[in-house]
Amino acid sequence: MRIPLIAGNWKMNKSVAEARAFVTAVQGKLPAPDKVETAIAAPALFLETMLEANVDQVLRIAAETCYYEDEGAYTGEISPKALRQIAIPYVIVGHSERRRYFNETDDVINRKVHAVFRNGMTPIICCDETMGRQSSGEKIHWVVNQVSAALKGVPAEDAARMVIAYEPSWAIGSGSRASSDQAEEGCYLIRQTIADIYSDDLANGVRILYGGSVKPDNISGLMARDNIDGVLAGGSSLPEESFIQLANYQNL
Ligand SMILES: O=C[C@H](O)COP(=O)(O)O
Repeated sequence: MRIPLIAGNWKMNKSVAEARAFVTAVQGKLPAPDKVETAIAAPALFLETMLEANVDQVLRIAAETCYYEDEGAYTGEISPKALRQIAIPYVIVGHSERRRYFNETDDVINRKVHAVFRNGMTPIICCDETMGRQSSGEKIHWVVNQVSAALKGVPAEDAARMVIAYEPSWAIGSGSRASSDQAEEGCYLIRQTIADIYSDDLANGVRILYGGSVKPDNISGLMARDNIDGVLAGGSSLPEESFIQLANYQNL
């Protein structure tokens, strides 16, 4: 059984004080993690404060990115080893904003995936699809290529615990989300790609999220689909009331 994962990605928003207040406010208001798992990926600067405030430990505190080396002369980078030392369970890898603004290539993303696994954490691997590619009908190959490249050399025992997020970049922050049919099609395609690389059994156990303008008023239709196991929400994960609603989507 795939436990749903409702994840937020704060990007470069909030202050340390606001991050602490958010975690304090959601205590006791999120579902039990064996029913619906919840996570917030936040800037590295906030993580220890959030971990301290997370008294009931229901919310998973995640990182938005990390580097692919564990340590060394890499000024400004975030060490996956240091994330592991503070017990961060999930790291987002390959978000479309990292690809676009920080020139992360498929090769860099693949190295980061290996680094996250090497340090015992779970990557949330994002794959993308642009509006241009969507209208020219190229999206299928694009998503397949990104997933395949990210997983190069990843053994099945690691791949079995990964999370993948399907995030068409035309739907991110635009207010125009993919329809539940489009989101299901993308997530289905990713599952087939994982099955081709590994096996049907492995693919059936992997959680695949949809991201792009997910809100409390559209999450139910997405979560009803067979291949969508959760969401990666940006803007609507920032206010605590909205994140609590997303997390409790089964009661909306
Ligand atoms: O990682 C999250 C995605 O970029 C979605 O962001 P959004 O919900 O603000 O569209």
